[in-house]
Amino acid sequence: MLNAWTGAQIRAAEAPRLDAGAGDALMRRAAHGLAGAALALLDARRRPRYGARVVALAGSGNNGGDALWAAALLARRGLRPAAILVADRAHEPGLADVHAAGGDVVRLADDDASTDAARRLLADADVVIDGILGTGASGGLREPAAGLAAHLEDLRRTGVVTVLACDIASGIDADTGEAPGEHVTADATATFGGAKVGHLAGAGEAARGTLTVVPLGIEADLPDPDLRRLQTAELRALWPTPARSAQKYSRGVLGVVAGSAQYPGAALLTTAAAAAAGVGMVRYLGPEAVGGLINARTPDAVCSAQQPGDVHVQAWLVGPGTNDDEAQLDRVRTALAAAVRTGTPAVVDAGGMSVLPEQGAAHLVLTPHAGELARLLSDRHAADGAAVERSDVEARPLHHARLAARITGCTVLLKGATTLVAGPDGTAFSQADATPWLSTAGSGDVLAGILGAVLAGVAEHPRAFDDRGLGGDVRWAAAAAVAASLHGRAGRTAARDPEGTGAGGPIHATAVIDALAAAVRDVLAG
Ligand SMILES: NC(=O)C1=CN([C@@H]2O[C@H](COP(=O)(O)OP(=O)(O)OC[C@H]3O[C@@H](n4cnc5c(N)ncnc54)[C@H](OP(=O)(O)O)[C@@H]3O)[C@@H](O)[C@H]2O)[C@H](O)CC1
Ligand SMILES: [K+]
Repeated sequence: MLNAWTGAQIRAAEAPRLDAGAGDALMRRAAHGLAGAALALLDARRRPRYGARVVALAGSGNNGGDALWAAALLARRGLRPAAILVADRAHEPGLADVHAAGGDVVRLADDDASTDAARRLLADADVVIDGILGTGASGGLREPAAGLAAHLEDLRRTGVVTVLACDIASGIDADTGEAPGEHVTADATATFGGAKVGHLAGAGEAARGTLTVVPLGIEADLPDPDLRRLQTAELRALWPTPARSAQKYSRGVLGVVAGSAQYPGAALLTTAAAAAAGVGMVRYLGPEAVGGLINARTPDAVCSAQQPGDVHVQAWLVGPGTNDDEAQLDRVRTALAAAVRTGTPAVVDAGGMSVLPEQGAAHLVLTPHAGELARLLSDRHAADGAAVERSDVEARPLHHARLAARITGCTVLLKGATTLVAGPDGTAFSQADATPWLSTAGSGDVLAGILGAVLAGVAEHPRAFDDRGLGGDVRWAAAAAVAASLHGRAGRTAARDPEGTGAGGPIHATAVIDALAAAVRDVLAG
C-alpha cells in the first residue's frame, strides 16, 4: 500500500522536531536523500558522475534550502554545482555552501541578462534539482520562475537535461495535485517523510516522474494517510478468490439492469465483463431480445424480463445504456431502493446516476467520468447554483470526487488517467494502472462489470478487507479501487502497453474483457 499525506500533515509531524531546533538536521537529512536521488538518476541515464553539472533552482524557502545543500553535497562527489535563485531571497546556509563549493550562482530577475545567464546554466546541466516550491507554496509559479520552468520543460522533453523535483514538482499543490498555473514536470521526485497526496492525484501524478520517499525519522508520528494507493500485494489479497467449498451462490450473484432493445451493447459488455471477472452468477434483467443477445456471448448469464424484487442477489449493477427505456429505468429505481433498504452493494453507472435516491449510502458506488460528475454536481447545486463544468472537474478531480461523495452519501469512483475513489467519510484511493488506449467506447461498461463482480464477492467475503483495516464502509471504496486497478491492468495487457505510457496499440472494450483473466492471474501470482 502506498500511503500519502497532505503537506500540512507532514509539517505537523515535523513540528515537534522543529520546535526542538532540529529543523536543520531534518533538512540535512532531506538534502542527503535528494543528492542520492540525483546520483541514481545520473547512473540510470549512464551519465558519468564526475564532472556532471548539477543546477539547483532555489526558491525563497526551505525547499530551496534542500536543493542548495544537495548541490553542495554533490560537489564533494565530483559534480560541478551551480544555483539559480528565482526569488529575492534564498536559504542563506545552503547558498553559502554552494559558494564554498565553488558553485556558479545566478540570481534570476525580470531582465534579459539574468535570464540568458540562467538559460546558459540550464543548457549545460546534466541534472536540474527543482527546489523552487515545496509544501509551503500557495498558488502556481510566479514570474520569473514560471518562464524559466517553461524553458526547463523544453530542455527536459528533448532529453537535454534530467529534472529531479525536491519534495514535489514546483507549482503542484501538495495537498491535491492541482496545478493552479505553470508547473515543473520532473523525471523523478525525491520526497521527504512520506508521499504527498499531490503525487497521486490531478496534474501531480504526471508531473512527478518516478517517486522516491526519503525517510526523515518522522514516520512514526504520521497520522492516518489522507489518500492511499493499493499495490499488487493488496490487490492479490483483496481480489475475491473462491474457497475450496465455494459454489456459484457463495461467490456472489450479480444482478444487472443495463442496456435496452435499442442500445443492447452496454448489457453485453457489463455481463461479459462480470462473468470474465469470475462472479458466481450474472442475473440480467431486461428486454428478452437483449437477453438473447447476451446469451449468445455469455451463455452462463441467466437472463429474464423479471423485476429486481423477483431475484436475490449479492450486488447490483444498474444504469449503463438504460436511459431510453422507461421499463429499464423503473427496474433501476427499484433495484436502487432495494439496495439502500437491504445494504446490498450496487454499481451505479451512466443513466443510473440520474435516478439516484436523494439519500444515498456508501455501498452505492457511482462511476462517473468527469462530464457525468459535473452534471451530477450541477444537478445537486453543489456550486451554489453555478453550473459545474467538465473542465472544473478535470482541473480539481480529488476535490470534486470528495464533494460528490459528501453530497450524495455514496462512494464515487471518478474515472480518468488516474482513477480516484472517494468515500462519503473522506476515505480516498488513487489508482493509476490504466493505459491511454482504454479511452474507447464501452471501456466504462467493462469497468462497471468488473466492479459488480468484485462487490458481489466482497459482500460474501469481507474478511480480507477487515483484516487490512479496510472494513466497514471503507471496503466499498477499496473494492472500487481493486476493480479500477484490474480494469487498467487488463487494458495494458490487451494493448501491450505494460507501463501505461501509450505504447502498444489500439484496443476495443471486448479485448479488455478477453485480457481480464490473464491480468487477474498475474496479480494472484504476485
Ligand atoms: N519543515 C521543515 O523544516 C522541513 C522542510 N523541508 C523542506 O522544506 C519545504 C517546505 O519549506 P517552506 O519554507 O515551508 O516552503 P516552500 O519552500 O515550499 O516555500 C517557500 C516560500 O515560497 C514562497 N511562495 C509561496 N508560494 C509561492 C508561489 N506560488 N510562487 C513563488 N513563491 C511562493 C513563500 O514566500 P512568500 O512570502 O514569498 O509568499 C514561501 O514561504 C518542504 O517542501 C521540504 O522541501 C525538509 O525537507 C524537511 C524538513
Ligand atoms: K520542488
